[in-house]
Amino acid sequence: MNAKQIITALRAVREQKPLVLNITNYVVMNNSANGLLALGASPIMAHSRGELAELMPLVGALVVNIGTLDSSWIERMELAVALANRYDKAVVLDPVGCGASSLRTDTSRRLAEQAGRLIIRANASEIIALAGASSRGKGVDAQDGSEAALAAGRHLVHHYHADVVISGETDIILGESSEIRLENGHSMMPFVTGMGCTLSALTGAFAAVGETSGVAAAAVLGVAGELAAARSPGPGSLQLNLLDTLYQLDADTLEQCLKITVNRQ
Ligand SMILES: Nc1ncnc2c1ncn2[C@@H]1O[C@H](COP(=O)(O)OP(=O)(O)OP(=O)(O)O)[C@@H](O)[C@H]1O
Ligand SMILES: Cc1ncsc1CCO
Ligand SMILES: [Mg+2]
Repeated sequence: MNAKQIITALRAVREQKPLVLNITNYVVMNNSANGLLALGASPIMAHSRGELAELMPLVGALVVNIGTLDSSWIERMELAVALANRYDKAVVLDPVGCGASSLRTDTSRRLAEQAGRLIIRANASEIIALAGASSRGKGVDAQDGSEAALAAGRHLVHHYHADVVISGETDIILGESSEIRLENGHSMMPFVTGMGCTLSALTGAFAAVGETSGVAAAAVLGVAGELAAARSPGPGSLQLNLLDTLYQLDADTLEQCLKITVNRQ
């Protein structure tokens, strides 16, 4: 994955405007839907047993985010993943707070086991916990750096046959034989709730146009976040400016700002 391929993928999202089905948490539904719209994709938030079977054939990808989990959500998530498998749709799993409670850890592992075409997007502490090691996460917030989650991330790639995005100050994106680092983003971004959830939603939009590595979404959100933060005095305006920046982001700016290192292709 290089800058040109990322730009091509962004163009594909804007042209195709893929429909992305999100089962996500109450905190971020609005941010995630707006993030997808600003990118150029088309969000639908749905979790009713009565409509998932009808919707799944129509969507480009499924995003499952366990942020505000309970038993009825778990049942819908399992149904949605089964349907995604039936229709050969990619599933982006955001295991929010994995490690904070056994409900979150066990559910994340079950969903990851179940999904056929899987991309896992999580912060370092969640990645470490999902892989079975003890992490230092505090609720939904990471306390570990991305490099500390590298071995865990590699384990997830092989165990679940997944692409894995470890997000944070450095985003590390792992595939079967690839390792890519992105140094974009801004230290103000973790002060806005659901930046990672937005990243997972955008990952779904890119997967829907065939970019299933997770790299393009992390690149676009990192660059847009960095540019937006530069003109935001605090997290409130950052949240709004991020949407404007995503909407306006052009190929030249993306290429100029991108800080990507491909360690293994
Ligand atoms: N310290 C940082 N410096 C630069 N960029 C950052 C930093 N922390 C996060 N980011 C940016 O924010 C994005 C979201 O990642 P983060 O790891 O914060 O998600 P998260 O912990 O899952 O968040 P949430 O659970 O609130 O959705 C990253 O891909 C990166 O672009
Ligand atoms: C704060 C919070 N709690 C559950 S989900 C969520 C949004 C960020 O992941
Ligand atoms: Mg998160």
